[in-house]
Amino acid sequence: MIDSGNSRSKVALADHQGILVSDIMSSEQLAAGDVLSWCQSHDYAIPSYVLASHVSQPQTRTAISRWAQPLTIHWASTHAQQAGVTNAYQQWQTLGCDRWLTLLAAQQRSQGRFPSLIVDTGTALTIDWLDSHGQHLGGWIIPGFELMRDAVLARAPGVFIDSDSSRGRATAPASNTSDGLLNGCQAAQSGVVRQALAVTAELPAWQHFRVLLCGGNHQELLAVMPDNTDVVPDLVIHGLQVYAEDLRLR
Ligand SMILES: Nc1ncnc2c1ncn2[C@@H]1O[C@H](COP(=O)(O)OP(=O)(O)O)[C@@H](O)[C@H]1O
Ligand SMILES: CC(C)(COP(=O)(O)O)[C@@H](O)C(=O)NCCC(=O)O
Repeated sequence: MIDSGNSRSKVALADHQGILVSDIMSSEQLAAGDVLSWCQSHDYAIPSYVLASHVSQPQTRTAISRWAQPLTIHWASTHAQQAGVTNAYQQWQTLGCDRWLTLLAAQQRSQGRFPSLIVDTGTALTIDWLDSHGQHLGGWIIPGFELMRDAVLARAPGVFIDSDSSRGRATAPASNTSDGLLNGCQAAQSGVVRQALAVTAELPAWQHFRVLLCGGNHQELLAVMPDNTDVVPDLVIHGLQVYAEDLRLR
């Protein structure tokens, strides 16, 4: 299984019982076909099929198709309805495939017992609401921490980073430019989560929801997360497993 995101790729080998081994690769490694040698380095046979979620540059998809040619490759795609989940988008195809997969994984975890708020902290930070009936209510997209920081650095010549810290502190006012940018971007990431929690508190029948936190920046957000949070960094890969079961891929 491959989760090809906009910053990096997550790969996992799975059989019908679950994930055997997983890893993180750069998009370059993924494009070069390092997955096959990675399988062999773990003493696993070459898989019978590849199931991939892809939201990044088209050339990465072309490169994966090239090295995966001898295998059967399935590209996961967003559906209007699948595995008990109904997409909120009118143009359902335009919801990111990785977001769709997190919804499938959330529904499988809840089994209709509670609503889920999904916070995915990748290149972009996305938030999605899924009610206990599997109805997606929609979501938000904002720049992730690095993207937000880099956007200001790229457009404002007076803003720079000269501190050793690469991460900000959402709780502290800053008295220099570097920390002002880093702390501010971190506060914005935390702030959107707080706002999502405030919106959730107003939703009828959402008294007993759970939060699912995933993605590469999840640790930075732990401090703002409520007690009812489950941290599942590779939720997209879990969604790929649900997708494979739903399509009965063998
Ligand atoms: N070792 C790491 N390498 C790259 N990015 C990392 C690492 N650890 C944390 N990150 C953060 O994780 C983000 C990528 O998260 P990820 O969920 O993989 O995103 P995507 O699915 O968009 O590729 C990066 O923007 C970066 O801020
Ligand atoms: C929002 C995203 C860029 C997130 O990608 P990621 O940060 O996980 O790499 C991706 O899900 C995407 O391209 N979505 C399409 C637009 C949408 O979901 O509405």
